[in-house]
Amino acid sequence: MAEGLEISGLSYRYGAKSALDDIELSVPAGRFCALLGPNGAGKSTLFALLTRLFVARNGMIRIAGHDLARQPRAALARIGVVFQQPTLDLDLTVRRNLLYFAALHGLSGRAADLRAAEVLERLNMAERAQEPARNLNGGHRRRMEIARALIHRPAVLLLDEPTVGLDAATRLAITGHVHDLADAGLAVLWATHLTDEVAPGDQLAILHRGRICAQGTARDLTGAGSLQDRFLALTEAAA
Ligand SMILES: Nc1ncnc2c1ncn2[C@@H]1O[C@H](COP(=O)(O)OP(=O)(O)OP(=O)(O)O)[C@@H](O)[C@H]1O
Repeated sequence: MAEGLEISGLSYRYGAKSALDDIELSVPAGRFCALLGPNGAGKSTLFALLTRLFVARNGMIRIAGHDLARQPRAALARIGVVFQQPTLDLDLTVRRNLLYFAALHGLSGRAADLRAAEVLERLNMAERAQEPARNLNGGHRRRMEIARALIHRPAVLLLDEPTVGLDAATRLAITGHVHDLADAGLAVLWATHLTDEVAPGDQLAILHRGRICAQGTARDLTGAGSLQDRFLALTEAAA
């Protein structure tokens, strides 16, 4: 588990309002974990805690074996993040956007160039490297953000509803790319409210009102019916 993500006993409140309650979740290296929750379930709060935008008073987060509270620099160095809102500089080329991020992680010169080319290749984006980001469609912009999140060779990749606003074919392509990254050894945590982005073999955690109300492989949690029915039953019954 040292290379993956471990969360235990994690809780968070906004004043009197509990947003996360005693979260236990482990994503080993090489696994794609879908964090499925309706709006307001607490997904963004969890991501804010994982990226240290907020600091939790209770619970433990370990990233690639590093305790986020005690070794924040080492832990954050091993995490790649794709936020819900795009954060690209549209006036810069794809390559420049990546090199800028590489510099933030201490990579420069030929090493940064090579790494930028490598991650773009991995996302099938190599031929777009010299184009301004503005020229890319929504799907390619997202792929570029995923490539950028890999620039410093993270062990854990977090994606917060990364397919918002994309059409069905593009969503499928992006989920496929990220499953490939998990197969290649990354621990992936993919937050979504869309059940069709979850594959039967994925690890799945269903978050509702700040609690994980079901956890296991998607196949096991779904049972005989559809995941959509199961998800609605779990989240509506408790609503
Ligand atoms: N700054 C805040 N102050 C008070 N309550 C908040 C604040 N931010 C979020 N909340 C509440 O905490 C709960 C969890 O919110 P959060 O944004 O983490 O959910 P989410 O699953 O990411 O939802 P969405 O998919 O809509 O972004 C919600 O009930 C929300 O209203």
